[in-house]
Amino acid sequence: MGTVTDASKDATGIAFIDKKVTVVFVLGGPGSGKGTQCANIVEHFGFTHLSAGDLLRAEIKSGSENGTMIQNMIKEGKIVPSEVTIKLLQKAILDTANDKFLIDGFPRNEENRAAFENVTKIEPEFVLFFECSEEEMERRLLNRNQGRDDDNIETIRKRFKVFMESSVPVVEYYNSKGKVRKIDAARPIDEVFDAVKGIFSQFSKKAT
Ligand SMILES: Nc1ncnc2c1ncn2[C@@H]1O[C@H](COP(=O)(O)OP(=O)(O)OP(=O)(O)O)[C@@H](O)[C@H]1O
Ligand SMILES: Nc1ccn([C@@H]2O[C@H](COP(=O)(O)O)[C@@H](O)[C@H]2O)c(=O)n1
Repeated sequence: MGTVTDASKDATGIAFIDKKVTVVFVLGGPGSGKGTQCANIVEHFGFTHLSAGDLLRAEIKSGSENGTMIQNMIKEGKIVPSEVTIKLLQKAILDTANDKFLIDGFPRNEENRAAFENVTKIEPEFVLFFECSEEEMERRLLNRNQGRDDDNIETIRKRFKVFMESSVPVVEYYNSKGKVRKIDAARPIDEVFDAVKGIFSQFSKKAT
């Protein structure tokens, strides 16, 4: 891991990422199966999974001063200001002794994308994009049963709208750079992972 000194900290007190890292962004609609497949990739290819949503939910639980704002944004399916999310991602990358990261559910909009690039100077290796119909995603989210505040039909519809309006343009941006690896995520979990494995074959398998 790179050395972090006071001189390398930015105005918010978070250190710059001065270690060489490989980053794959994992995008797709709510309930398309990003988290499920990230767990498989971690197990088989030794990546560290950073879910932006999980980091934000942990921030609420930690009693942070931003907790109430984050909670309200998540309940409304809105996107939390980039500076908050990027700070959490930067910290997680620096605190982890791995150099391969799956960043799940980020960047969610153009602001997320541009700010991450400006602050971290990290370019993703590629973007793994899970494609799935809203009908199937809605069915999965309503059956998820993890007690999430945003897995109710009213918030789910808002999340779909934000995904179409704000996140799809980010996927299109990376597609124009030839960086998107699209997966048909409507198939059963094992079949989706077979397709994912093909894309990750460039990375060495984790020793078992
Ligand atoms: N291919 C699949 N077929 C059927 N069910 C699936 C599939 N992949 C995931 N699921 C189930 O759908 C639900 C949502 O999956 P998951 O949490 O991985 O989605 P996600 O894209 O990470 O969602 P979010 O963006 O809301 O966090 C979970 O209950 C999971 O077990
Ligand atoms: N870059 C992000 C990612 C997530 N959020 C907020 O968290 C909610 C849940 O995200 P999941 O990826 O776990 O589904 C999401 O609806 C947003 O409210 C965010 O603001 N920015």
